[in-house]
Amino acid sequence: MSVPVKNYYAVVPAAGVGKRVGAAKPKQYIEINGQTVLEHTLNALLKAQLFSEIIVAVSAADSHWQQIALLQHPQIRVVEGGQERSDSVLAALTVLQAEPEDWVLVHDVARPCIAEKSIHKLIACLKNDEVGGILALPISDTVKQVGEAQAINSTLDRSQLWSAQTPQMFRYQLLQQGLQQGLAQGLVITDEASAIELLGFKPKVVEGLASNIKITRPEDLTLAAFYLSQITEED
Ligand SMILES: Nc1ccn([C@@H]2O[C@H](COP(=O)(O)OP(=O)(O)OP(=O)(O)O)[C@@H](O)[C@H]2O)c(=O)n1
Ligand SMILES: C[C@](O)(CO)[C@H](O)COP(=O)(O)O
Repeated sequence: MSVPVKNYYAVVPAAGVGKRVGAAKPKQYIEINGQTVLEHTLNALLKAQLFSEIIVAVSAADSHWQQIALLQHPQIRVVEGGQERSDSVLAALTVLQAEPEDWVLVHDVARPCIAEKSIHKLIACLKNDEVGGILALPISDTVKQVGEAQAINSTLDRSQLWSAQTPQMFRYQLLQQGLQQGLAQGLVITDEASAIELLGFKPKVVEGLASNIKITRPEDLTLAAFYLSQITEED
């Protein structure tokens, strides 16, 4: 059964500190190829021309966001994020005046190389789904479970393992419910799909691109600069 859709919204958690990149400022405010990471990410979402509104969760602990003119864009609204990524996403959902079945696409600010065609692929694959799903990639490395003293305990069967990316696209009401439930149970929720799984659903995966990296460590900045330089109008 498919459920009618009225709107698509985007939520961009951008309230992290970027500890692992270790730069003087949070990674979303670092410039790559003439724009900040935040601007690259927002421009990619605006280019898709499908969101009624884009909610960006920023940290009140720093003022960098105040220098970003693009945040004044009429389609964009800024909210104060929270302690964890999931708190920031929840804060953004709280200000959204969406219908229960509307779609919300949550996209990390730290993934500026997202291709427009991947956003459209995710939507095309899932728009008739009742729950939603995520962009993801089948794991290509062999995965080890490591214990004390950095000793390998076991090698996992990677044939069923996928690496989760964003955007992650879910129905507004379910996503809010799942995140609230995770919070109430004191769980660490590192992506939206986990929140939906908590409710007993099985979100779908849609194969994304390896170029949709999450800037996590310093070397990812160089890689992101390369991928951003390769993106064309058709992407
Ligand atoms: N309290 C938080 C923590 C993270 N994020 C966002 O969640 C995304 C993924 O998090 P991550 O890559 O871990 O970013 P940071 O938390 O900034 O990085 P680190 O863990 O290295 O500090 C980023 O877009 C980040 O800005 C957020 O909105 N609110
Ligand atoms: C949402 C995510 O990007 C999916 O891979 C990831 O879980 C974010 O994790 P982080 O530790 O907040 O970077």
